[in-house]
Amino acid sequence: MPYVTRYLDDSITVNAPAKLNLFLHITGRRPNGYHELESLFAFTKQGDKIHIKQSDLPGFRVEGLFAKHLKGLDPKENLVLKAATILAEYAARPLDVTICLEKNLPVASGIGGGSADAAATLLALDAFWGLDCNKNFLESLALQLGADVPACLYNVPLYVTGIGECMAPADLPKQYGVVLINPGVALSTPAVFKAYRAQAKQFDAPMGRVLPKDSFRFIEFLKAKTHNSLLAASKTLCPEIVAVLSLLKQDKQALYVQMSGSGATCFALYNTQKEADSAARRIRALMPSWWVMADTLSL
Ligand SMILES: C[C@@](CO)(OP(=O)(O)O)[C@H](O)COP(=O)(O)OP(=O)(O)OC[C@H]1O[C@@H](n2ccc(N)nc2=O)[C@H](O)[C@@H]1O
Ligand SMILES: Nc1ncnc2c1ncn2[C@@H]1O[C@H](COP(=O)(O)OP(=O)(O)O)[C@@H](O)[C@H]1O
Repeated sequence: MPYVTRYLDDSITVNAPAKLNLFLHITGRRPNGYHELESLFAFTKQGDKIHIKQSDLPGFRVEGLFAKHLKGLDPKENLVLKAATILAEYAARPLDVTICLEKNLPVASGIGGGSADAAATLLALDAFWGLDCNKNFLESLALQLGADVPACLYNVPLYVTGIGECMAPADLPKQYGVVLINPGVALSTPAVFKAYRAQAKQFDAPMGRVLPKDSFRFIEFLKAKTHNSLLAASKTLCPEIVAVLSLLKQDKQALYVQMSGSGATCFALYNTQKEADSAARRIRALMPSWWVMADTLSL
């Protein structure tokens, strides 16, 4: 579970890191329209943050680099308030808190920022109100908020199937450094799935949870046996992805390059965070308008 920090004044902060799909295969479609996935989820250490404190007047505030990208969204539609409302209803208590979302991750970018915010809000309020909800119950609330939200309750590598609700632990061979790039184009997940349906000829065959334990073999496995089935659809909606992937692939130290989720964020894995930091500095110098983040994947 993500780290919950409780301060002396009883306020609470929970991290809401970025989710990466190291691979994303689409294995079918349910009658309700949702797609069945097979994916390896991994999480960065940094990302958004949720701060909660007691207040007689309930409030919600958004700060941070990407706060302005949520300005047009009715606060009631924000996944943070949706998560808070759903848990308050269950606990039959008023929403007697002020919530601040520190929005550091780009919006609609394939790295599940909104999902991470929703999961972090559930965990923060569960701790703040001392509810001690069991994990299956929190997962069921999370799934009502979005397919990616249950996994974001854990923030450790997970082998994910179903529409996102079936999760099994997945060991990464080591603590990889990672560079994330978003070219500044928001991509709507439903629009990408729609474009995928127009283009895709057949679903992927399920592979099963077969992850090499040794780093060299793991990277070879990712390169040779996996892909992101939404990539072609995302590229048609956001051609900038081609340039992002090409720049990431030019770096000889990059071990593995892929797009996350429905895009447009792409990432490269590195042996160390130091290598990722250097790559991020080079890319920022070349493409100052792109969002570039270097970090380490959680184990
Ligand atoms: C594609 C993925 C891969 O991890 O990530 P993102 O690109 O959003 O980060 C996720 O499955 C996204 O999960 P999430 O963003 O929570 O999806 P939801 O809000 O539940 O659904 C948004 C829309 O995406 C489509 N959708 C989502 C998940 C899924 N398994 N099948 C789908 O078809 C549906 O059209 C749905 O209406
Ligand atoms: N806290 C939030 N952060 C980001 N997006 C949010 C949030 N709450 C609601 N949304 C809505 O959810 C949509 C998907 O957001 P996001 O989770 O960032 O996408 P993705 O999973 O593709 O990275 C946004 O377009 C926005 O309208």
